[in-house]
Amino acid sequence: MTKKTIAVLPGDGIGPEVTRAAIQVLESIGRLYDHEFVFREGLIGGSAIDEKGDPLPLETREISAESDGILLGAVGGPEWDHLPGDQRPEQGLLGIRKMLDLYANLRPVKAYEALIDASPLKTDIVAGVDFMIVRELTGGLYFGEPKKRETIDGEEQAIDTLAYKQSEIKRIAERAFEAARVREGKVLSVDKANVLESSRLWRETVTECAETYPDITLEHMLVDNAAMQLIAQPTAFDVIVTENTFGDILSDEASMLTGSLGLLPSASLGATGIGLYEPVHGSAPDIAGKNRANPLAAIASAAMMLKYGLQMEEEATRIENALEKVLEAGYRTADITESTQAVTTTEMTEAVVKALE
Ligand SMILES: NC(=O)C1=CN([C@@H]2O[C@H](COP(=O)(O)OP(=O)(O)OC[C@H]3O[C@@H](n4cnc5c(N)ncnc54)[C@H](O)[C@@H]3O)[C@@H](O)[C@H]2O)C=CC1
Ligand SMILES: CC(C)CC(=O)C(=O)O
Ligand SMILES: [Mg+2]
Repeated sequence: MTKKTIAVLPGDGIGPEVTRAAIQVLESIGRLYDHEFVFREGLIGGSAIDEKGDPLPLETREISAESDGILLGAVGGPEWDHLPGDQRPEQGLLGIRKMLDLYANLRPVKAYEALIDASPLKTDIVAGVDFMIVRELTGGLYFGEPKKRETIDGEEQAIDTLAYKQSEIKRIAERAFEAARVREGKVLSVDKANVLESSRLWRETVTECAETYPDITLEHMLVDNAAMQLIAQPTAFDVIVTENTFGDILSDEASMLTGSLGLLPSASLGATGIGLYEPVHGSAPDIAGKNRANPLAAIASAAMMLKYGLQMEEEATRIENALEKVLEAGYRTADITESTQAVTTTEMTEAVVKALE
């Protein structure tokens, strides 16, 4: 029997609902493969602010640092919107990414065949969509200093900074080239090098790094064009590597190629060996507490934990196959159907568990 300790940080809004679904699926995998998963729960985000006055309490940091992998739901919501920027729920998430140096955020975008008509785009455009966004996660615009407000000439101004060291660009580029090696061998680096100095360094560094990967084809594209090309010809992409904010925005856009933001998983990896696995979506306050959230992104994130973090590839594939099976069988949460017959979060989860067995 293999024993693994998993830190569970449900967070806010639909976070707890979809995390519960992922745990149910992992428990089922545990039974099927004789693994013991020990789940240790921690507070993060708004709920942590409410209970501990801190979006990333010490206990959560300890539970996470002692784990074999972290499963996270989502953070944030209107209850905490009035707080200043450095005390908001989102700081808990940025904080844990930084604490564990989780600089590589892998966001696979794959259209399920059964959902080809769930995308608002024409089916011949989205059929066969299968690419990976490799988003830099601990630098760029979300982390650069200074980040502050100040009063200049009696007027308030706010500053965010987009800064990258060459070493930060190099290590994310290497992740992208490695990812491309086990895919179609194509990397597209997305930047705004016509305007941003940080993007010019990004482009130079990625180009230099490519010399070590002669088997991989590298192309560059400006981010505004990339946003358009994702819709125009999404099957042309293989691996996209990009800055933190660009990757954040492009991945939400890309989710609609698959039909819903509720379908996209992610893995955040660094040098420590402890990965963090979370859906791409946020806390969805508009549907929180209604048993309406699509749990598939969270369940697919648990599968990514098995694959990338716990070396349980067969088990991960079993989950991925179960997801395809339930969609082929017609199960649809409200975000992927116009019918009034949508299933609930719990019904979808039970269907996945059944499909596993
Ligand atoms: N990783 C995280 O924890 C993230 C947190 N946030 C936070 O979440 C809060 C809400 O942000 P929004 O901009 O509304 O983005 P969001 O991703 O929470 O929701 C955007 C839209 O997608 C829908 N949606 C999201 N996940 C879904 C799911 N699993 N099933 C069905 N529908 C789903 C929502 O109902 C909403 O209409 C904010 O406080 C924001 O800061 C936003 C993005 C990521
Ligand atoms: C706190 C935000 C950066 C979360 C988010 O939108 C994301 O990581 O996708
Ligand atoms: Mg986002």
